Amino acid sequence: MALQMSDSLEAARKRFADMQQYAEAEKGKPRTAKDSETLIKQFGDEVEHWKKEGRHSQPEGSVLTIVGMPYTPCIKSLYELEKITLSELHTETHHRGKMLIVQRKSKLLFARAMVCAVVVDETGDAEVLQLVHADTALGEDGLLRTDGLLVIKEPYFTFNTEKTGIILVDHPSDIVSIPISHAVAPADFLLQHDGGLIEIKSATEWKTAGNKALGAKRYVKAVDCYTQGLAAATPALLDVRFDLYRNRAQANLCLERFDAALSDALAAIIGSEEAKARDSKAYFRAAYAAYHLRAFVDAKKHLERMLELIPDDSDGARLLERTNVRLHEQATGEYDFAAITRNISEANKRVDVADFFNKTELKPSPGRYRGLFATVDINPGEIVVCEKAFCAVFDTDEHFIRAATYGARNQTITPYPYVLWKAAITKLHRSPSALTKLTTLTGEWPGLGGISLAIDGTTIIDTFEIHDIVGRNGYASCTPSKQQADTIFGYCGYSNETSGSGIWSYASYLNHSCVPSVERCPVGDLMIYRAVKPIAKGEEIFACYDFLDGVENRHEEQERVWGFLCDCMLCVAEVLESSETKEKRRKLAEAAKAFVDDHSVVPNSDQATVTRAEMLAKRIKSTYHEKKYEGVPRTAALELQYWLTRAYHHRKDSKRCLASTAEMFRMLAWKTVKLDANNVILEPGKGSRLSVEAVMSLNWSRNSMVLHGKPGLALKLSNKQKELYIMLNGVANGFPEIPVHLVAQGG
Ligand SMILES: C[S@@+](CC[C@H](N)C(=O)[O-])C[C@H]1O[C@@H](n2cnc3c(N)ncnc32)[C@H](O)[C@@H]1O
Repeated sequence: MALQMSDSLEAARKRFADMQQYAEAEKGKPRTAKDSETLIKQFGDEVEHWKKEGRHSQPEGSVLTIVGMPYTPCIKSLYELEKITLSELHTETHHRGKMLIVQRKSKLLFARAMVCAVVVDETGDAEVLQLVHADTALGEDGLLRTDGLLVIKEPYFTFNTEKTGIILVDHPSDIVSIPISHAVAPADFLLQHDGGLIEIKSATEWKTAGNKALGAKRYVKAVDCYTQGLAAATPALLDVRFDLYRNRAQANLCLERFDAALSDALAAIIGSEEAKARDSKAYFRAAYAAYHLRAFVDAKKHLERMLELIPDDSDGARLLERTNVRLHEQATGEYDFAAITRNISEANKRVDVADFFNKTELKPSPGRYRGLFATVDINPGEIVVCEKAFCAVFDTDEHFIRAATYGARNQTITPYPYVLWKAAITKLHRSPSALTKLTTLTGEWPGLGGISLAIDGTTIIDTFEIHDIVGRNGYASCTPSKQQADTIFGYCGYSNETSGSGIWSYASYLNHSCVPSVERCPVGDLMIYRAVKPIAKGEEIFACYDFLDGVENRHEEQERVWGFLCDCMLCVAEVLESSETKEKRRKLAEAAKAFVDDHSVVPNSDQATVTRAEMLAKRIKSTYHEKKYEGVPRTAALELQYWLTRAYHHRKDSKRCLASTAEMFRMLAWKTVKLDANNVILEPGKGSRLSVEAVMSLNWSRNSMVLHGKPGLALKLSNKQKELYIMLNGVANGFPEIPVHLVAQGG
């Protein structure tokens, strides 16, 4: 049954159950024929209505998109499928081994999550077609084209929310465009088309038509013309063939079909002295496609060939310069973060950078399938992995829809917006060479089991497989607004005002630990992972997927979202504790939270209030058994301790303020904690964590020292704070530097 929008989990569940019941009752019944004229008219009115209401462009609130029961895409070619007509369809049925050949007869309805149209078969019978993952950027002209035919492979006939029949296409590879003269096309279409006359064009005429379409930015049509030109060109028409390939490369670049653009550009290389100018164009197009496929070594090679032919080409020189920067980033992990963050805007949060993976390798991780391991010793603060998203979506994107998906099969919500799934599918459909980057990741629905299969010139994409992979491997990426970016912890603050998410396919191999060795921070669609403790060569690297207080809460979430239970040092320590102790601590932690909430205005706190907080912190601390919690965090009083740090600062008690900061690092299981007039030493431990509160606590201590005329110590604290700040915030932006005159005194 079709994807639906609904309001909440309960509503989604009810709606799905109702649809399922209806589906059971209707399953296998012959389709009810529709009057095509009436259907086309009604549908046209609906399109107008949606346009007028602006419903196609309105962002959704927090609704859910129901993902129906998964099924596999068709893996048969057009020549293996049996033709059927609309009258042979049965309700709630996947017509395996069959295909429908139809033509679009209406305008497109861009209905938020999907695209619909009326199609007719060769008998004139009509039905509504619904595409779940259409590349909507192609628009009315480029999508479900009306100048050819559409083959719907193994059609799934189901119904929509109004319980009227529709042909639903979930997998983008289940729909293929063919020309009207194709060998499998029913003759009736040909006869209806200008009385059976097909205009025969020469290769050169097709080229001219393609160039005209390209000039008019009708890129899909241009690709089609060049393709027909290539089919019409005899081997003797060598020059025309080269032109067709070179021009089709350009049209494919404009459609962001980089795989196709690259192979076209390479096929266009002539290699003779007279063809220098034309070949330089082809090399440039090949380089541009390779750059966008992130094959920077290849891009450089093509650009060098190009510049050998035309040495003063400024476009080539500029792209080579950019490519060299990417190669440097890729090899060294050195990035110009100041420039990167400067270039991020509300309208464009996608950055132009290479990935850095050189310090890590993918290896089997016993009990966890695979994981990332260090190939060199890594120091705290160093970049471990830096990766641009495979794809990312931001709420500032033009067609962003906040709706998450609800999987009917496992009755759970995927905490990522529907549009992230759609973005992944669109990217794969445009450049399928990236498919295995995703399909080798962990997901529930097996799909084609990680293999890449191309049939009828289209790479098979199992949309349900990609859905599950997105669900397991997606991350939030709340790049802040321009103003927030330069405020303290602007990048890792996860403000509610901005939201986004993405898939970082290499970093997805990082397994989870509640006491991680790296922390991640998104900068636009770039994810920076920095070490928060020393990582020895050969050691597995762990990130924290999410951290909730209490092992039960964490395990419940881990099992639900990722299907595992963490057994890190902290989880083991907590699991082994008696339920009475845990219950006692939970109650005290609740009291601590209530205290902090009630005393949010810290500067007003009198001595009695501070004493109450100290007593409560002490009681919480006493619930942790020294031995059992050796080397692992005791976080229940963390917020309260942070409150105390601030209270001491406001009460001008710099000594206690510093001692409280030290206590916070001890609570987080830092191995060496020495904060005094002579020492600022903080060394992480195997089981330690780092938190924003601890870094902020250093800030209060530092400010206290400034107020109390100890600029030397203030500066040392500030330097340490900055190191830790960058570990969490990824970049130095927003770090509150100590005023210059104090630095001078401190130095
Ligand atoms: C984002 S993937 C990490 C890469 C994964 N190990 C792989 O080989 O594809 C998340 C999945 O890894 C596994 N995983 C991650 N951390 C784990 C842990 N601490 N213990 C057991 N399994 C874990 C779970 O199967 C989880 O669904």
